[in-house]
Amino acid sequence: MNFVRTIVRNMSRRQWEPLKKVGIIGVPFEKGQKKYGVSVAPAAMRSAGLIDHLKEIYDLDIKDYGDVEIPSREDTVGVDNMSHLPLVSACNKNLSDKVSHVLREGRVAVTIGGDHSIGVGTVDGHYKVNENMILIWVDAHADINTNKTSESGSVHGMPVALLVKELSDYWPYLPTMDWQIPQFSIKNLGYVGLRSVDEYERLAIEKYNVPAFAMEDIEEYGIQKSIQHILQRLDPDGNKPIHVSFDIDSLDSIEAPSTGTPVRGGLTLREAIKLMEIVYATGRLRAIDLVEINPALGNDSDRKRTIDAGLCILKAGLGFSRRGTTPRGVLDLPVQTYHETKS
Ligand SMILES: NC(=[NH2+])NCCC[C@H](N)C(=O)O
Repeated sequence: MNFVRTIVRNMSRRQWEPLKKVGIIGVPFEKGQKKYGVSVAPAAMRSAGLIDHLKEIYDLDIKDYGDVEIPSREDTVGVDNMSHLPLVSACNKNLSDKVSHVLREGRVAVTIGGDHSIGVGTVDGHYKVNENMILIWVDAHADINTNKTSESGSVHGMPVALLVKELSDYWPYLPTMDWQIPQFSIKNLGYVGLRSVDEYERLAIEKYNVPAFAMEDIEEYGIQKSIQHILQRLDPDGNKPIHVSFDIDSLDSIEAPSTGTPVRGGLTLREAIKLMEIVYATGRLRAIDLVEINPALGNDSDRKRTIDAGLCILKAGLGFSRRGTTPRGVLDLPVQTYHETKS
């Protein structure tokens, strides 16, 4: 019986190939948090040679869609403990349409934020095109607060809670957000890199049994097994489009100091690159967000290191590889694993 099922499954399985076309969207938006500067990131990434860097990837067709229109003033009333909701909402509405458009043109949607509140627009826009998408949230933080649980009132700590249908009852009515209906299921979400999770956020993650690979887990299992486990959990048949929402603060703050809410003890750049390479290799990566780079924070060297890290991550997710250019080691002796040494 199992044999028959495997054959049927293989027959219905679509063959996935990495898309060789990409669309860049800039989102110069920073009202989802309180520090000045994260809105400058799209311009800073472009002037650091974003497009030229991506051109290093063999056969990649790149189209820059420019920046999403950002409303300048708020003329509607907001919501308690949710700073600048009308602005966040208006920006995300435009962004959602843009992401859907880029995906419908057959391109990987690469969105450069902006703070992480823009994840509402990117995921909403992606979901409208691929209802079966899965979402990997790479971040030091879980960003799953509501306005009732948030200690900061900043919407960049709330996008996941806004997106998932399972939490929709925990929100009051949100004026200006009528365009966004939470339809994405929390069952299709996984986390990598967590190390600063608020009390209620942890409750939500545990209640819904979200696969969450915190830094301790990555330390224990390694980045490769961690991401493979999440992909396998969310999509055992390997048949669903993938969205990676990458917050630069998932990296250790030595690797990426220019960010608004840095936390030590994070991913190394090498681990982040490996993660992106693994997701790329599935052939199913359809959207990447790169958020929370704040070029106004730190000195020149901090700024440069953070932007460079962002470029490396995007390139890895879009197929850049030095494989074949460097001599590689070969394991020709048996290696004891960590678990073997423990017992
Ligand atoms: N995307 C981020 N950098 N989020 C930081 C969130 C920090 C904190 N948990 C909050 O809700 O305010």
